[in-house]
Amino acid sequence: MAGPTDAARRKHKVTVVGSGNWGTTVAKLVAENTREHPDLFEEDVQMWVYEENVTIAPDSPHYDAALGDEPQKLTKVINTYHENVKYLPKIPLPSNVVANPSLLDAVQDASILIFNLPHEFIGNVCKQIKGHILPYARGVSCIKGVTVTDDKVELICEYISESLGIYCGALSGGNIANEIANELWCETTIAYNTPPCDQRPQNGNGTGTQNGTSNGQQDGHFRDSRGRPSATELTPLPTDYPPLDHAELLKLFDRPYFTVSMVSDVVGVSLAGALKNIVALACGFIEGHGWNMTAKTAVMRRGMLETIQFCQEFFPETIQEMTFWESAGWSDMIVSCTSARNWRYSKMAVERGVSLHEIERTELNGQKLQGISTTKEVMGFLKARGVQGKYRLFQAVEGIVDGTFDVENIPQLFRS
Ligand SMILES: NC(=O)C1=CN([C@@H]2O[C@H](COP(=O)(O)OP(=O)(O)OC[C@H]3O[C@@H](n4cnc5c(N)ncnc54)[C@H](O)[C@@H]3O)[C@@H](O)[C@H]2O)C=CC1
Ligand SMILES: O=C(CO)COP(=O)(O)O
Repeated sequence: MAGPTDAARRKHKVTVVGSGNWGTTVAKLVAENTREHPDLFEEDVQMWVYEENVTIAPDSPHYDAALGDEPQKLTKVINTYHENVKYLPKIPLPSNVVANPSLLDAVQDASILIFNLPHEFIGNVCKQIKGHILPYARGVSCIKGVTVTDDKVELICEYISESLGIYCGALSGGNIANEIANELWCETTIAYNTPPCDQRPQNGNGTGTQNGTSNGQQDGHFRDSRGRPSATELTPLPTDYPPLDHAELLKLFDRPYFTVSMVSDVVGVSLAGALKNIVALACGFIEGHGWNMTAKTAVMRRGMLETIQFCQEFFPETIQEMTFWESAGWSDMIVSCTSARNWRYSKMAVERGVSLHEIERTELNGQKLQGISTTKEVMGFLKARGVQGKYRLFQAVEGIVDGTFDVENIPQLFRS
Protein backbone atom coordinates (compact mmCIF):
# COMPACT_ATOMS: atom_id res chain seq x y z
CA MET A 1 0.00 0.00 0.00
CA ALA A 2 1.38 3.42 -0.88
CA GLY A 3 2.40 5.56 2.08
CA PRO A 4 1.15 9.10 2.61
CA THR A 5 2.47 11.88 0.44
CA ASP A 6 5.02 14.16 2.09
CA ALA A 7 2.38 16.84 2.48
CA ALA A 8 0.10 14.45 4.37
CA ARG A 9 2.86 13.22 6.64
CA ARG A 10 2.84 13.89 10.32
CA LYS A 11 6.15 14.59 12.01
CA HIS A 12 7.55 13.17 15.20
CA LYS A 13 7.06 15.37 18.20
CA VAL A 14 9.97 14.94 20.62
CA THR A 15 9.74 15.45 24.38
CA VAL A 16 12.59 15.18 26.86
CA VAL A 17 11.30 14.11 30.26
CA GLY A 18 13.82 15.65 32.63
CA SER A 19 16.01 18.74 32.67
CA GLY A 20 19.01 18.11 34.91
CA ASN A 21 22.62 18.29 33.77
CA TRP A 22 22.24 15.45 31.21
CA GLY A 23 18.55 16.02 30.50
CA THR A 24 19.22 19.60 29.38
CA THR A 25 22.28 18.57 27.36
CA VAL A 26 20.33 15.92 25.48
CA ALA A 27 17.48 18.40 24.89
CA LYS A 28 20.04 20.77 23.37
CA LEU A 29 21.55 18.29 20.94
CA VAL A 30 18.21 16.79 19.96
CA ALA A 31 16.77 20.27 19.34
CA GLU A 32 19.72 21.06 17.05
CA ASN A 33 18.81 17.95 15.08
CA THR A 34 15.05 18.56 14.90
CA ARG A 35 15.93 21.89 13.28
CA GLU A 36 18.15 20.15 10.77
CA HIS A 37 15.54 17.51 9.87
CA PRO A 38 12.22 19.34 9.47
CA ASP A 39 10.98 16.52 7.24
CA LEU A 40 11.06 14.08 10.17
CA PHE A 41 10.60 16.07 13.36
CA GLU A 42 8.60 18.99 14.68
CA GLU A 43 11.10 21.74 15.36
CA ASP A 44 10.17 22.47 18.96
CA VAL A 45 11.39 20.04 21.59
CA GLN A 46 9.42 20.02 24.80
CA MET A 47 11.55 19.64 27.93
CA TRP A 48 9.71 18.76 31.10
CA VAL A 49 11.15 20.66 34.05
CA TYR A 50 10.57 19.66 37.65
CA GLU A 51 9.64 23.20 38.56
CA GLU A 52 11.55 25.06 41.21
CA ASN A 53 12.49 28.61 42.10
CA VAL A 54 15.95 29.91 41.31
CA THR A 55 17.71 33.16 42.11
CA ILE A 56 19.97 34.73 39.53
CA ALA A 57 23.38 35.74 40.85
CA PRO A 58 24.37 39.42 40.43
CA ASP A 59 27.36 38.44 38.27
CA SER A 60 25.10 36.59 35.80
CA PRO A 61 24.35 38.28 32.44
CA HIS A 62 20.70 37.43 33.20
CA TYR A 63 20.63 39.33 36.48
CA ASP A 64 17.79 41.82 36.60
CA ALA A 65 18.47 44.56 39.15
CA ALA A 66 14.74 45.32 39.38
CA LEU A 67 14.11 41.74 40.58
CA GLY A 68 17.27 41.51 42.69
CA ASP A 69 17.48 38.13 44.40
CA GLU A 70 13.75 37.53 44.13
CA PRO A 71 13.15 33.84 43.28
CA GLN A 72 12.02 33.12 39.72
CA LYS A 73 10.52 30.00 38.13
CA LEU A 74 13.20 27.89 36.46
CA THR A 75 10.98 27.27 33.41
CA LYS A 76 10.47 30.98 32.90
CA VAL A 77 14.20 31.63 33.18
CA ILE A 78 15.00 28.87 30.66
CA ASN A 79 12.42 30.11 28.15
CA THR A 80 13.47 33.75 28.55
CA TYR A 81 17.25 33.41 28.52
CA HIS A 82 17.58 30.02 26.78
CA GLU A 83 19.84 28.75 29.52
CA ASN A 84 19.27 26.28 32.34
CA VAL A 85 20.96 28.46 34.91
CA LYS A 86 20.74 25.82 37.63
CA TYR A 87 21.63 22.50 35.98
CA LEU A 88 23.58 23.52 32.87
CA PRO A 89 24.79 27.08 33.46
CA LYS A 90 26.60 29.10 30.79
CA ILE A 91 25.44 26.86 27.92
CA PRO A 92 23.19 28.62 25.37
CA LEU A 93 20.24 26.42 24.44
CA PRO A 94 18.57 26.54 21.03
CA SER A 95 15.39 28.59 21.20
CA ASN A 96 13.37 25.53 20.13
CA VAL A 97 13.98 23.88 23.51
CA VAL A 98 10.74 24.71 25.28
CA ALA A 99 10.78 24.27 29.06
CA ASN A 100 7.43 23.06 30.35
CA PRO A 101 6.52 22.68 34.03
CA SER A 102 3.48 20.52 33.23
CA LEU A 103 4.46 16.89 32.75
CA LEU A 104 1.16 15.95 31.12
CA ASP A 105 1.24 18.89 28.76
CA ALA A 106 4.88 18.20 27.81
CA VAL A 107 4.26 14.56 26.87
CA GLN A 108 0.94 15.17 25.12
CA ASP A 109 1.06 14.09 21.47
CA ALA A 110 4.76 13.25 21.65
CA SER A 111 5.63 10.26 19.49
CA ILE A 112 9.21 10.16 20.84
CA LEU A 113 9.74 10.34 24.60
CA ILE A 114 13.31 10.71 25.83
CA PHE A 115 13.45 9.81 29.51
CA ASN A 116 16.31 11.58 31.22
CA LEU A 117 16.09 12.10 34.96
CA PRO A 118 17.58 10.45 38.05
CA HIS A 119 16.31 6.89 38.20
CA GLU A 120 14.64 7.26 41.60
CA PHE A 121 12.01 9.55 40.02
CA ILE A 122 11.01 7.40 37.04
CA GLY A 123 8.33 5.43 38.94
CA ASN A 124 6.41 8.52 39.87
CA VAL A 125 6.76 10.01 36.38
CA CYS A 126 5.43 6.83 34.73
CA LYS A 127 2.50 6.72 37.14
CA GLN A 128 1.57 10.28 36.20
CA ILE A 129 1.82 9.94 32.42
CA LYS A 130 0.28 6.48 32.07
CA GLY A 131 -2.81 6.84 29.89
CA HIS A 132 -1.83 10.38 28.86
CA ILE A 133 0.67 9.55 26.12
CA LEU A 134 0.14 8.43 22.55
CA PRO A 135 -0.38 4.65 22.58
CA TYR A 136 2.18 4.32 19.79
CA ALA A 137 4.79 6.59 21.40
CA ARG A 138 8.33 5.20 21.46
CA GLY A 139 10.85 5.78 24.21
CA VAL A 140 14.59 6.13 24.64
CA SER A 141 15.87 6.05 28.20
CA CYS A 142 19.08 7.95 28.97
CA ILE A 143 18.78 7.02 32.64
CA LYS A 144 21.58 5.12 34.39
CA GLY A 145 20.17 2.95 37.13
CA VAL A 146 17.87 0.03 37.80
CA THR A 147 14.56 -0.38 39.57
CA VAL A 148 14.25 -3.04 42.23
CA THR A 149 10.71 -4.04 43.05
CA ASP A 150 9.34 -7.16 44.74
CA ASP A 151 12.78 -8.70 44.86
CA LYS A 152 13.30 -8.31 41.13
CA VAL A 153 15.80 -6.12 39.37
CA GLU A 154 14.50 -4.39 36.28
CA LEU A 155 16.15 -2.27 33.62
CA ILE A 156 14.78 1.26 33.53
CA CYS A 157 13.78 0.94 29.86
CA GLU A 158 12.01 -2.32 30.66
CA TYR A 159 10.21 -0.67 33.55
CA ILE A 160 9.12 2.18 31.26
CA SER A 161 7.99 -0.28 28.58
CA GLU A 162 5.96 -2.35 30.98
CA SER A 163 4.37 0.45 32.93
CA LEU A 164 3.44 2.51 29.86
CA GLY A 165 2.86 -0.25 27.29
CA ILE A 166 5.28 1.30 24.79
CA TYR A 167 8.61 0.13 23.38
CA CYS A 168 11.63 1.82 24.98
CA GLY A 169 15.32 1.56 24.05
CA ALA A 170 18.37 2.77 25.97
CA LEU A 171 21.10 5.38 25.38
CA SER A 172 24.25 5.13 27.47
CA GLY A 173 27.93 5.87 27.05
CA GLY A 174 31.03 7.52 28.42
CA ASN A 175 29.33 10.88 28.48
CA ILE A 176 30.03 13.86 30.70
CA ALA A 177 27.15 16.25 30.16
CA ASN A 178 29.18 19.45 30.54
CA GLU A 179 31.71 18.31 27.94
CA ILE A 180 29.02 17.40 25.40
CA ALA A 181 27.13 20.63 26.13
CA ASN A 182 30.38 22.43 25.27
CA GLU A 183 30.46 20.38 22.06
CA LEU A 184 33.62 18.48 22.98
CA TRP A 185 33.53 15.29 20.93
CA CYS A 186 32.59 11.93 22.42
CA GLU A 187 30.64 8.84 21.45
CA THR A 188 27.65 7.01 22.86
CA THR A 189 25.67 3.80 22.37
CA ILE A 190 21.96 3.42 21.65
CA ALA A 191 20.33 0.02 21.99
CA TYR A 192 17.02 -0.04 20.16
CA ASN A 193 15.22 -3.04 18.71
CA THR A 194 12.71 -1.60 16.32
CA PRO A 195 9.45 -3.39 17.09
CA PRO A 196 8.43 -5.61 14.15
CA CYS A 197 5.08 -3.82 13.95
CA ASP A 198 6.97 -0.57 13.17
CA GLN A 199 9.17 -1.96 10.44
CA ARG A 200 8.55 -0.58 6.96
CA PRO A 201 9.85 -1.79 3.63
CA GLN A 202 12.88 0.28 2.66
CA ASN A 203 14.48 0.42 -0.79
CA GLY A 204 12.73 -2.78 -1.63
CA ASN A 205 14.95 -4.81 0.69
CA GLY A 206 12.59 -5.83 3.42
CA THR A 207 12.64 -4.35 6.88
CA GLY A 208 14.36 -1.13 7.74
CA THR A 209 16.35 -2.44 10.71
CA GLN A 210 20.14 -2.56 10.84
CA ASN A 211 22.42 -4.94 12.68
CA GLY A 212 19.80 -7.70 12.77
CA THR A 213 17.88 -5.98 15.51
CA SER A 214 14.45 -7.47 14.98
CA ASN A 215 13.27 -9.43 17.97
CA GLY A 216 11.74 -11.87 15.53
CA GLN A 217 8.18 -11.32 16.59
CA GLN A 218 5.63 -10.38 13.99
CA ASP A 219 2.21 -10.20 15.57
CA GLY A 220 2.37 -6.78 17.23
CA HIS A 221 2.47 -8.28 20.69
CA PHE A 222 4.86 -6.57 22.97
CA ARG A 223 8.14 -8.19 23.98
CA ASP A 224 10.44 -6.84 26.62
CA SER A 225 14.09 -6.01 26.03
CA ARG A 226 15.02 -9.61 26.74
CA GLY A 227 12.69 -10.88 24.03
CA ARG A 228 10.19 -12.39 26.46
CA PRO A 229 6.56 -12.28 25.37
CA SER A 230 4.19 -10.04 27.27
CA ALA A 231 0.41 -9.80 27.38
CA THR A 232 0.62 -6.14 26.38
CA GLU A 233 -0.11 -5.45 22.75
CA LEU A 234 2.12 -2.86 21.16
CA THR A 235 0.31 -0.28 19.05
CA PRO A 236 2.07 0.12 15.68
CA LEU A 237 3.41 3.53 14.75
CA PRO A 238 0.87 4.88 12.22
CA THR A 239 2.16 4.93 8.67
CA ASP A 240 1.49 8.63 8.22
CA TYR A 241 4.47 9.24 10.54
CA PRO A 242 8.01 8.88 9.23
CA PRO A 243 9.42 5.48 10.23
CA LEU A 244 11.31 5.26 13.49
CA ASP A 245 14.24 2.96 13.07
CA HIS A 246 18.01 3.19 13.52
CA ALA A 247 18.42 5.65 10.64
CA GLU A 248 15.93 8.12 12.14
CA LEU A 249 17.32 7.72 15.67
CA LEU A 250 20.75 8.59 14.31
CA LYS A 251 19.25 11.72 12.77
CA LEU A 252 17.79 12.62 16.14
CA PHE A 253 20.80 11.96 18.39
CA ASP A 254 24.00 11.98 16.31
CA ARG A 255 25.86 15.31 16.20
CA PRO A 256 29.30 16.20 14.85
CA TYR A 257 30.43 16.26 18.51
CA PHE A 258 28.34 13.23 19.58
CA THR A 259 28.89 10.03 17.62
CA VAL A 260 26.19 7.43 18.11
CA SER A 261 26.61 3.65 17.63
CA MET A 262 23.42 1.63 17.31
CA VAL A 263 23.34 -1.84 18.87
CA SER A 264 20.70 -4.36 19.87
CA ASP A 265 21.82 -5.35 23.39
CA VAL A 266 19.46 -3.30 25.54
CA VAL A 267 20.35 -5.35 28.62
CA GLY A 268 24.11 -4.88 28.32
CA VAL A 269 23.85 -1.16 27.54
CA SER A 270 21.47 -0.54 30.46
CA LEU A 271 23.27 -2.61 33.07
CA ALA A 272 26.76 -1.40 32.17
CA GLY A 273 25.49 2.18 32.62
CA ALA A 274 23.87 1.42 35.95
CA LEU A 275 26.55 -0.72 37.59
CA LYS A 276 29.54 1.43 36.64
CA ASN A 277 28.22 3.99 39.13
CA ILE A 278 28.99 1.54 41.96
CA VAL A 279 32.52 1.11 40.63
CA ALA A 280 32.92 4.90 40.25
CA LEU A 281 32.17 5.29 43.96
CA ALA A 282 34.84 2.68 44.74
CA CYS A 283 37.38 4.61 42.62
CA GLY A 284 36.54 7.86 44.39
CA PHE A 285 36.96 6.19 47.78
CA ILE A 286 40.30 4.72 46.68
CA GLU A 287 41.61 8.05 45.48
CA GLY A 288 40.26 9.94 48.49
CA HIS A 289 42.21 7.50 50.63
CA GLY A 290 45.43 8.44 48.85
CA TRP A 291 45.88 5.69 46.29
CA ASN A 292 46.18 6.67 42.67
CA MET A 293 45.63 5.56 39.07
CA THR A 294 47.16 2.11 39.39
CA ALA A 295 44.83 1.25 42.28
CA LYS A 296 41.89 2.66 40.35
CA THR A 297 42.61 0.51 37.30
CA ALA A 298 42.59 -2.56 39.56
CA VAL A 299 39.18 -1.49 40.89
CA MET A 300 37.86 -0.76 37.39
CA ARG A 301 38.98 -4.19 36.17
CA ARG A 302 37.39 -5.90 39.15
CA GLY A 303 34.26 -3.75 38.77
CA MET A 304 33.90 -4.71 35.11
CA LEU A 305 34.23 -8.39 35.99
CA GLU A 306 31.47 -8.10 38.60
CA THR A 307 29.33 -6.14 36.12
CA ILE A 308 29.67 -8.85 33.45
CA GLN A 309 29.11 -11.54 36.08
CA PHE A 310 25.90 -9.79 37.18
CA CYS A 311 24.64 -9.53 33.59
CA GLN A 312 25.40 -13.18 32.89
CA GLU A 313 23.92 -14.41 36.14
CA PHE A 314 20.63 -12.52 36.06
CA PHE A 315 20.11 -11.49 32.42
CA PRO A 316 21.67 -14.33 30.43
CA GLU A 317 19.12 -14.30 27.58
CA THR A 318 20.44 -11.56 25.35
CA ILE A 319 23.63 -10.29 26.90
CA GLN A 320 26.43 -9.79 24.35
CA GLU A 321 29.97 -9.43 25.68
CA MET A 322 30.91 -7.15 22.75
CA THR A 323 28.68 -4.52 24.34
CA PHE A 324 31.32 -3.99 27.01
CA TRP A 325 33.66 -2.75 24.27
CA GLU A 326 31.13 -0.13 23.18
CA SER A 327 31.05 3.36 24.65
CA ALA A 328 28.39 2.07 27.05
CA GLY A 329 30.94 -0.41 28.39
CA TRP A 330 34.60 0.35 29.01
CA SER A 331 34.42 4.03 27.94
CA ASP A 332 31.74 4.73 30.49
CA MET A 333 33.62 2.75 33.14
CA ILE A 334 36.82 4.71 32.57
CA VAL A 335 35.29 8.18 32.34
CA SER A 336 33.04 7.54 35.34
CA CYS A 337 35.96 6.39 37.47
CA THR A 338 38.22 9.29 36.54
CA SER A 339 36.13 12.42 35.99
CA ALA A 340 32.39 12.08 36.62
CA ARG A 341 30.33 13.12 39.64
CA ASN A 342 30.08 9.77 41.46
CA TRP A 343 33.88 9.52 41.45
CA ARG A 344 34.52 13.18 42.22
CA TYR A 345 32.20 13.43 45.19
CA SER A 346 32.98 10.04 46.74
CA LYS A 347 36.63 11.11 46.69
CA MET A 348 35.62 14.34 48.40
CA ALA A 349 33.62 12.44 51.04
CA VAL A 350 36.67 10.38 52.06
CA GLU A 351 38.98 13.41 51.97
CA ARG A 352 36.65 15.37 54.22
CA GLY A 353 35.64 12.42 56.39
CA VAL A 354 31.90 13.00 55.83
CA SER A 355 29.16 10.77 54.42
CA LEU A 356 28.29 10.68 50.75
CA HIS A 357 24.74 11.73 51.57
CA GLU A 358 26.12 14.81 53.30
CA ILE A 359 28.25 15.66 50.26
CA GLU A 360 25.27 15.20 47.92
CA ARG A 361 23.23 17.54 50.11
CA THR A 362 25.85 20.26 50.49
CA GLU A 363 27.85 20.21 47.26
CA LEU A 364 25.64 19.13 44.37
CA ASN A 365 23.11 21.98 44.14
CA GLY A 366 20.22 19.59 43.40
CA GLN A 367 22.14 17.15 41.19
CA LYS A 368 22.07 13.47 42.16
CA LEU A 369 24.65 10.76 42.70
CA GLN A 370 23.06 7.70 41.12
CA GLY A 371 25.69 5.39 42.65
CA ILE A 372 24.32 5.72 46.17
CA SER A 373 20.84 4.34 45.44
CA THR A 374 22.08 1.89 42.79
CA THR A 375 24.49 0.32 45.31
CA LYS A 376 21.71 -0.07 47.86
CA GLU A 377 19.26 -1.48 45.30
CA VAL A 378 21.68 -3.92 43.70
CA MET A 379 22.98 -5.15 47.04
CA GLY A 380 19.41 -5.57 48.34
CA PHE A 381 18.68 -7.73 45.31
CA LEU A 382 21.87 -9.80 45.73
CA LYS A 383 21.26 -10.29 49.46
CA ALA A 384 17.69 -11.44 48.83
CA ARG A 385 19.24 -14.21 46.75
CA GLY A 386 22.08 -14.91 49.17
CA VAL A 387 24.76 -14.27 46.54
CA GLN A 388 26.22 -10.99 47.81
CA GLY A 389 29.52 -12.73 48.64
CA LYS A 390 30.14 -13.31 44.92
CA TYR A 391 30.18 -9.52 44.37
CA ARG A 392 32.85 -8.47 46.82
CA LEU A 393 33.61 -5.06 45.34
CA PHE A 394 29.93 -4.06 45.20
CA GLN A 395 29.58 -5.35 48.77
CA ALA A 396 32.57 -3.30 49.92
CA VAL A 397 31.12 -0.15 48.34
CA GLU A 398 27.88 -0.66 50.24
CA GLY A 399 29.90 -1.13 53.44
CA ILE A 400 31.87 2.07 52.85
CA VAL A 401 28.68 4.06 52.14
CA ASP A 402 27.13 2.66 55.35
CA GLY A 403 30.30 3.15 57.39
CA THR A 404 30.77 -0.58 58.08
CA PHE A 405 33.75 -1.24 55.79
CA ASP A 406 37.08 0.60 55.75
CA VAL A 407 38.51 1.77 52.41
CA GLU A 408 41.89 0.63 53.74
CA ASN A 409 40.67 -2.98 53.37
CA ILE A 410 39.84 -2.83 49.64
CA PRO A 411 43.12 -4.56 48.64
CA GLN A 412 41.98 -7.58 50.69
CA LEU A 413 39.22 -8.15 48.12
CA PHE A 414 41.86 -8.91 45.53
CA ARG A 415 43.47 -11.69 47.55
CA SER A 416 41.89 -15.05 47.00
N1 LIG B 1 25.17 14.41 34.11
C1 LIG B 1 25.85 13.56 33.33
O1 LIG B 1 27.01 13.85 32.91
C2 LIG B 1 25.23 12.29 32.89
C3 LIG B 1 24.11 11.78 33.52
N2 LIG B 1 23.58 10.60 33.09
C4 LIG B 1 22.37 10.06 33.70
O2 LIG B 1 21.27 10.88 33.35
C5 LIG B 1 20.24 10.76 34.32
C6 LIG B 1 19.74 12.15 34.65
O3 LIG B 1 20.77 12.85 35.31
P1 LIG B 1 21.01 14.42 35.21
O4 LIG B 1 20.29 15.01 34.07
O5 LIG B 1 22.49 14.60 35.24
O6 LIG B 1 20.31 14.95 36.55
P2 LIG B 1 20.91 15.90 37.67
O7 LIG B 1 21.49 15.07 38.75
O8 LIG B 1 21.80 16.93 37.06
O9 LIG B 1 19.64 16.71 38.19
C7 LIG B 1 18.67 16.21 39.03
C8 LIG B 1 17.33 16.44 38.36
O10 LIG B 1 16.31 15.81 39.12
C9 LIG B 1 15.19 16.68 39.14
N3 LIG B 1 14.34 16.36 40.28
C10 LIG B 1 14.52 16.65 41.59
N4 LIG B 1 13.51 16.17 42.31
C11 LIG B 1 12.67 15.56 41.44
C12 LIG B 1 11.44 14.87 41.59
N5 LIG B 1 10.87 14.67 42.77
N6 LIG B 1 10.86 14.37 40.47
C13 LIG B 1 11.43 14.53 39.25
N7 LIG B 1 12.59 15.17 39.06
C14 LIG B 1 13.20 15.68 40.14
C15 LIG B 1 15.82 18.06 39.22
O11 LIG B 1 14.89 19.03 38.85
C16 LIG B 1 16.94 17.90 38.20
O12 LIG B 1 16.45 18.13 36.91
C17 LIG B 1 20.86 10.00 35.51
O13 LIG B 1 20.41 8.67 35.49
C18 LIG B 1 22.36 10.04 35.23
O14 LIG B 1 23.04 8.91 35.72
C19 LIG B 1 24.08 9.91 32.03
C20 LIG B 1 25.18 10.39 31.36
C21 LIG B 1 25.84 11.61 31.72
O1 LIG C 1 27.30 8.60 33.34
C1 LIG C 1 28.17 9.43 33.41
C2 LIG C 1 29.42 9.34 32.65
O2 LIG C 1 29.30 8.50 31.53
C3 LIG C 1 28.03 10.55 34.37
O3 LIG C 1 28.27 10.03 35.61
P1 LIG C 1 28.00 10.89 36.92
O4 LIG C 1 26.55 10.82 37.20
O5 LIG C 1 28.86 10.21 37.96
O6 LIG C 1 28.49 12.29 36.63
